[in-house]
Amino acid sequence: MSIIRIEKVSRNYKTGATLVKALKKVSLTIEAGEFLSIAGPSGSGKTTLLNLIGCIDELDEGEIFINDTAISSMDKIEKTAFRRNNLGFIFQTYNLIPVLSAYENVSFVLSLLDISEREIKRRTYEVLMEVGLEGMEDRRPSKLSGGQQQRVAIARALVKNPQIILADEPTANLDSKTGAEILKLMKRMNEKYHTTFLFSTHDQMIMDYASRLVQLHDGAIVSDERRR
Ligand SMILES: Nc1ncnc2c1ncn2[C@@H]1O[C@H](COP(=O)(O)OP(=O)(O)OP(=O)(O)O)[C@@H](O)[C@H]1O
Repeated sequence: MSIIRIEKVSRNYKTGATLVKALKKVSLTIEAGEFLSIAGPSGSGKTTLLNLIGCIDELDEGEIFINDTAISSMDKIEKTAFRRNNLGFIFQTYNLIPVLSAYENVSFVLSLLDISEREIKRRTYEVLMEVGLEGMEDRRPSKLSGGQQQRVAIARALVKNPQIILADEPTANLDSKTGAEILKLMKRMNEKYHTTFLFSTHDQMIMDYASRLVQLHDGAIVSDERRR
């Protein structure tokens, strides 16, 4: 079953007198459990596409369906609830809260949902262990390496057990060895939980590792290749 269906989506940005066509009638269908990389030169529309799927930007034309629900049919409150319940985000710059510990950065996400304290604790410790951060729960981001911070971010994205994880350049700030470890960790989570992963990336390693590679150029899909 397709989990995301993008139909002829366009997004234009107006800055002063100039109109940038960031996406031009893009169509793409994504199946549940895919490990899909969106590649393309800088400015080709990768982040714009992820932001539209993540309900943090609004499209001008076309429609995006997630689990057959049209995104544009949802109001602001519905979109927030939808993001909270179904989507996980991983960013290039980790976006952790600096004054919170690794444990608190992850458990905070669950505290917004209707879950008991005991269950929050159990799930947070479990996911931190799963990403290899056992014993580092009390450290703040500034006391963790880049790779460890991205592991916290992955734990934060995974802890809700979302259907879809959107990862915008997740390895861009990591050295290649750490990037490879992070990539393998995400692949393992993809296989274990059947979570759909969508990457935007310049990283050749992610492109090589992805089970499907979609290339964007000037706001349009120029190739779509399944690997295995
Ligand atoms: N908020 C915005 N306001 C104006 N123009 C924007 C905005 N966001 C993106 N754009 C423009 O839309 C186009 C696509 O940008 P986008 O960030 O999606 O590209 P990208 O492929 O993710 O690039 P990069 O690899 O550099 O992150 C670019 O020309 C960009 O300048």
